[in-house]
Amino acid sequence: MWLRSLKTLPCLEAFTKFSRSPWLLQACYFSDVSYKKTKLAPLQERRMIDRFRLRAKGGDGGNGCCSFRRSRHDRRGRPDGGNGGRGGDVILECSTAVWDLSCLQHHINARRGGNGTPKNMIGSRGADKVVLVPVGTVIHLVEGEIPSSVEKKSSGSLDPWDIPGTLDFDSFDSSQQSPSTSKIGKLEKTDNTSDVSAPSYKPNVKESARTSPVEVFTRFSPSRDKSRTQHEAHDFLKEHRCSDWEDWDGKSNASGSECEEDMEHTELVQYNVAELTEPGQRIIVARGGDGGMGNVRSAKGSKMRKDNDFNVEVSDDDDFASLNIGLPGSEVVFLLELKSIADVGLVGMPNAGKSTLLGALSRAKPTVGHYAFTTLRPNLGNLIYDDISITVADIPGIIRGAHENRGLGHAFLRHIERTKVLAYVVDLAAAIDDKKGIPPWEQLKDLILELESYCEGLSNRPSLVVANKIDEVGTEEVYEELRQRVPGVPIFPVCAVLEEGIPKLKAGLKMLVNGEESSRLKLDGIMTD
Ligand SMILES: Nc1nc2c(ncn2[C@@H]2O[C@H](COP(=O)(O)OP(=O)(O)OP(=O)(O)O)[C@@H](O)[C@H]2O)c(=O)[nH]1
Repeated sequence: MWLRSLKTLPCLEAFTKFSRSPWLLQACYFSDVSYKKTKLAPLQERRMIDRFRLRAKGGDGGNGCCSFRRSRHDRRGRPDGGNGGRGGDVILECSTAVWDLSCLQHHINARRGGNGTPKNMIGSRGADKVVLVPVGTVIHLVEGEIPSSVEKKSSGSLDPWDIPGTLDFDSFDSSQQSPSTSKIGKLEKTDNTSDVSAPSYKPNVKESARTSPVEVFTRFSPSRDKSRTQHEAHDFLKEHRCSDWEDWDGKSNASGSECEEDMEHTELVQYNVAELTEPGQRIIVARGGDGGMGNVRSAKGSKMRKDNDFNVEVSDDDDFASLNIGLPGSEVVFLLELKSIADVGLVGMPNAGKSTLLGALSRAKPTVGHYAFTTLRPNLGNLIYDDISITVADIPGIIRGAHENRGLGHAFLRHIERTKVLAYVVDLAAAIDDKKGIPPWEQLKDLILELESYCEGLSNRPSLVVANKIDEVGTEEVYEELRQRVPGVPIFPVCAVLEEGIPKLKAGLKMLVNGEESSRLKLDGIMTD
């Protein structure tokens, strides 16, 4: 009302008449509306989400229809209710279009199948929900059934008219849980991993045809699973919730009761259920439920059942009701973890010049700063040398005691777990003159110790040493001493800022990646005081 009265004011009327921008008018009427355009933070400054908890639910099956087709000649009518459609699946697809897990939602539900209709028409199949995840995503299972396989993306679209008429009538029991529901529920902590690889649920013929794995990557590594004790699982979850896993259940500050609830999961986490390492790979994480049967089929089904099981008295109504309702889709809870895949991992202390080096080796433009811990998330760069492409990962700096959560901790080391080659970047100028830094050979020792405390054997891979900041005064002598103290491993003196020594370093990296050279830096190969 008051707006109308305002409009009648002569000045506003004139304004309305001559103004051509509607938002200006709105701003005039509703002055509290903000029209400031928000700017997205640059990619480098955005925090990388590399762990994520996700609950997925397959779509429920549609209900079967109960209908009778009556005619002049058939007063009682014939059943002609169609089956309900199958619910959609939740599918994770590996893609290069996403680089971390920040675009995911914590709850993902596939669409429900359509209900059956008269004239024996089946309901439509529920739409699948395809979620894109980055290359290098590892799936850890918290609750639900383990997805059976990872498959390559099929070129053909899924069958939209998946008829749920493949229920096994002979073995069907109304008290029995549906195939889909039997998959729901908490997994028992099991030592027998073969149980995991052979789920009790046998998909029907259509499903198995559709999901037949082209390339199975599902990894059940018993050694690793066993080595992860309950204590480790506890730490894992605690770390996720309390430190950098803000997105655990979508809340940064979990309340006490929630914490307790989450702790229940600690016994149930199964690690490395599957890995998505190639673009186009897909895995069905939650299956849609089968549709209920229309009265055409259920009449047939109940008759068959009565013939087989004549001692049990079941009323037609009860029987039909149980068959008619669509089955619920399966539900699973996953932890997704991203492990970047790179050929070379740059490892070094803060301020050693890793980001500068990555910029010199590739076209990447990571943030460089003269203070420690400039790099807060792993950066990837692509090095092209002699027509071969090498991916280089720069991870945040690691300090002595990182395994005790000092600095940024060592959780980032997961990003170099899969690298073929390690390049240890040391700062030659850290301890010269009156600087109180760590000498390069000590830096190497600390780095190896931290790598090993994160994961045993992580440092045991082809490696070289990059002696950075050779341009600084007095570093020549330090470099000579480094060569004597660390024999048997190629050391490349470089000045990352001026890009000096970079071509030789590129050649060295290429030889290691190609397997032409296989020197490894070991703790006993470093002579310290
Ligand atoms: N003199 C000299 N300074 C360098 C060289 N390379 C890097 N720097 C400087 O060292 C500082 C740290 O460089 P960064 O590339 O950010 O080091 P970083 O290892 O990525 O550091 P974090 O992000 O903390 O892990 C910056 O001020 C660089 O300018 C070099 O070759 N010579």
